[in-house]
Amino acid sequence: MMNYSSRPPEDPAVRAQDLTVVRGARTVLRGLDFTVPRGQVTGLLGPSGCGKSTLMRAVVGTQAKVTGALDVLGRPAGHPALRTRIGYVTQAPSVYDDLTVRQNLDYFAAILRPGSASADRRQDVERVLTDVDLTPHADALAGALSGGQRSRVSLAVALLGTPELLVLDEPTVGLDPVLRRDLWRLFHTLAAERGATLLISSHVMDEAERCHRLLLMRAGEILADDTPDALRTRTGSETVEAAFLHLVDAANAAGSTGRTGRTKETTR
Ligand SMILES: Nc1ncnc2c1ncn2[C@@H]1O[C@H](COP(=O)(O)OP(=O)(O)OP(=O)(O)O)[C@@H](O)[C@H]1O
Repeated sequence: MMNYSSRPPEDPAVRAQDLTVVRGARTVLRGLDFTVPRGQVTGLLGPSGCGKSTLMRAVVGTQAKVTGALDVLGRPAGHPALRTRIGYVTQAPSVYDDLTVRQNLDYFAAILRPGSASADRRQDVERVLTDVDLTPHADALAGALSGGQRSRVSLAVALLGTPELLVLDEPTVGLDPVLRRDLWRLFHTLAAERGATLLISSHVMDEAERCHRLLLMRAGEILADDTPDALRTRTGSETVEAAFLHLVDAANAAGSTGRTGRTKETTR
């Protein structure tokens, strides 16, 4: 198992209290309480449809019908002052197919820092190309790239402004194991060397082992908010996947006996 040392939690990057989101006729997130510590990699894991993307959109301030309290980097989520401090990568890569990778990045760098010198922009662009390992494809049209390469261009765009908080929605979907490993190394480098906070969603449980902390979700609720080690120990499980299944069974059993399905515990 991989173990990543935890830095002491200070003021968290994200603090949610009774966070609730209604979409259409459905309550998609139900009264969530959680924090995301600064300078760490927090994994948001759970099955498809459990509400991961909705939670991320609430954090970056693009989700409607959010109630409860949600503070991000010391401000209410969605505050205009947060725009340049947060990098958000959605599941659908947002790049211009008729521009090359470098042209895409230069374009977004110019928007991010209007009036900046072209030499400074070039430096930023080369840095993020290296970060996501796309330098060999820098002059390829984005439309000619594979799905995984296009997602890495989106990630590179998010890295341009050296954001304090990176919110990444399933960034490793469709990537081969080597690229997945390299991206997870990059995520840890961003946290350890640049002090960035990363909130990363995935429904691949083996990625959970790579996180400092985990928010395990199911059906709009948080089942656990803990470290991978603590989760395994607490449930007597070998893997985070087995721990998750244990918690799901416990929640179902509690539900069928009329008790609350919420089994959230935290060691923080
Ligand atoms: N516009 C909408 N109206 C009503 N319900 C919606 C709407 N959009 C999404 N939902 C529901 O909200 C729930 C949460 O969706 P969300 O996309 O946040 O889940 P997710 O965990 O990110 O899923 P995935 O891993 O498949 O991306 C889902 O059950 C979905 O059906």
